[in-house]
Amino acid sequence: MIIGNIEGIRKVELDRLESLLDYRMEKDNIIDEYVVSILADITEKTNREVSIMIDRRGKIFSIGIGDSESADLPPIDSLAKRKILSGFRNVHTHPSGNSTLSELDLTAGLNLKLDLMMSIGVKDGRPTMANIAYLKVSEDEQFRMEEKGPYTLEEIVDINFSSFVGEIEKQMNVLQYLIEQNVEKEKAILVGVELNQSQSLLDIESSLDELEQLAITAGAEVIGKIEQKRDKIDKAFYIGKGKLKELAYLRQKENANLIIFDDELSGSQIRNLEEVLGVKVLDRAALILDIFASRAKSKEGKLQVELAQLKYRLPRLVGLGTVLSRTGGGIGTRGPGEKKLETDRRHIHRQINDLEKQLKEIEKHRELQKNRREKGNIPIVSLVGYTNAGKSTIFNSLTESDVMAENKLFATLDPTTRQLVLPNQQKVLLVDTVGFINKLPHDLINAFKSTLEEAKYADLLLHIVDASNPEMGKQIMVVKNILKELGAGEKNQIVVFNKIDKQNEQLQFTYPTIKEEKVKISALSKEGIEHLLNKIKDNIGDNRRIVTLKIPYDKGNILSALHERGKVLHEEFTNEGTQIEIEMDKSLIEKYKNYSIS
Ligand SMILES: Nc1nc2c(ncn2[C@@H]2O[C@H](COP(=O)(O)OP(=O)(O)OP(=O)(O)O)[C@@H](O)[C@H]2O)c(=O)[nH]1
Ligand SMILES: [Mg+2]
Repeated sequence: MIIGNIEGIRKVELDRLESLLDYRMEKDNIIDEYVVSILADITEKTNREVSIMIDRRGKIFSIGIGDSESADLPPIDSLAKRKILSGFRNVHTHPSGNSTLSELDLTAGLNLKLDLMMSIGVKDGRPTMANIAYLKVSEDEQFRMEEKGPYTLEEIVDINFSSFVGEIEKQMNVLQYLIEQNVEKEKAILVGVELNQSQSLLDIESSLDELEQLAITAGAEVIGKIEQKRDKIDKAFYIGKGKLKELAYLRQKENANLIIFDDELSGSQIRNLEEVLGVKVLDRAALILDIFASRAKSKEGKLQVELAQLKYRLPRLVGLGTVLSRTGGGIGTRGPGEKKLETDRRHIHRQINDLEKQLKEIEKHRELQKNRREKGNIPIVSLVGYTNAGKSTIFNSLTESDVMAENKLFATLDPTTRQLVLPNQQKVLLVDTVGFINKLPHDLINAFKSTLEEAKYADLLLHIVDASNPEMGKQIMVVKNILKELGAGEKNQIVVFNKIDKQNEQLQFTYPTIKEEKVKISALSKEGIEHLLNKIKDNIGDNRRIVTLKIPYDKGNILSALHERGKVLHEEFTNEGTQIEIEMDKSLIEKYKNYSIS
């Protein structure tokens, strides 16, 4: 395949160029005259750069066509596997006739650790001179590109390539150890598309800012953002051709090795993009999964992440792992259990089944705990909210615990429960939970359902909002939508605006209007905490009622269930059955309303 701008090039020329993929040169030659003649000819006819990658066996591995100034570098694989040089050299033409290597050529050679970078000037369909550049270790033990030339083509053909490359590698061996030590951050470019009829809550800039936070949390360095407005997404590449070119250029110029899209990509989009860009392409879902994978601590959390990852991979098998196969490690390849993520469909199905079974077991166990809690009849208060809103900080300050709270997204994955004593001495269980985010991947919601559903069993939700975030109104909507999806949308809720200590003259908060009870606090300065405790007390009380029921004598099981689930205040035996006065949850009262006599 030829990558790049092939528009307007005649088929016969493309065919001739493509035939090079079946051609093999002498392995000791940098280049031979036959290949040069074809490159020069096509360059002349199209007035564009033609660029090829050649491997150590003399085989032409890939071909790219650019414009008159530059060409996207054709992709090469197995880059990550080699430690010293990539094992590929690039030869490209300059339609200007001048063979001097450009800055971009030199940085690309350096960054891709090419065996050699060579440019050939082309004039009137004939090669003029050639320049070469290769890696050299400088005095300060850094790599840089050494440029040589111009040479005539005869001089180039005379060079014995195998011994030439051998020399470079010998020199570099010394530094190999240092390179291995130096684990670099992945350099990422973020890409977002805003559809003209978008349903999305966050606008594109905020969404990309959030994606940046996610990328940083995953350990990447964000070096660029690209956005596009479109009517609909491009089936093959998600973004339009022009944007793709812009992205490829930025990628090459900044030497990014990771592209992250803000929306879910299909398997074939990932494959197409990786093929053109030559680097790893992820989407927001994969990034979030990766963060979850590196955060999961409990057995259940790990199993859930693994399940979500497999479910994400299954429909994308065609796309994942084609170019620069993910053997290189880094973001998007991490998973619990250190297991290499499988690529075989049947095997994945089996693993999914297996994981689901294991998770069911754990869930059953939790179900038991839940029943026991209900028996103890202690009300449950769950902290929910957008990631980084301050849930864990509030949890810690209310219960004097030390759950990890940090300025990272998804710091908490596993729910933690502690007892909390309210000002009226009533005991409740406080649960800290995993945070929500816009565009939370569906596979993740499904895999984490049992964890997320903690909210469903709560008597009261404390919906924590980061009031210092300019997007708080939208974040509230996102949380409400997810709660609804989890079947907890109608729960008794207090909205807690947190971080009010950040409010000052510069930073004024604009609170959205909401119908729920609200409290403003600072978990850091503890302002408003007392007020919050009182609000919890009032709202928990709200949920319980005292009723009088009469249970027929043949319904002994119901009577004992009531004893378990509520607080019996008075019990008396009448002709028709046992009459009890009982304090219990509103939802239960509904259930037993047939026996009610009050
Ligand atoms: N200024 C200020 N910062 C706060 C306050 N509460 C929390 N933070 C900070 O906000 C960041 C996130 O807090 P966490 O408690 O980890 O947030 P979380 O909601 O548990 O986040 P996830 O577990 O990632 O969903 C931390 O850096 C906290 O120190 C507050 O009242 N004021
Ligand atoms: Mg937390």
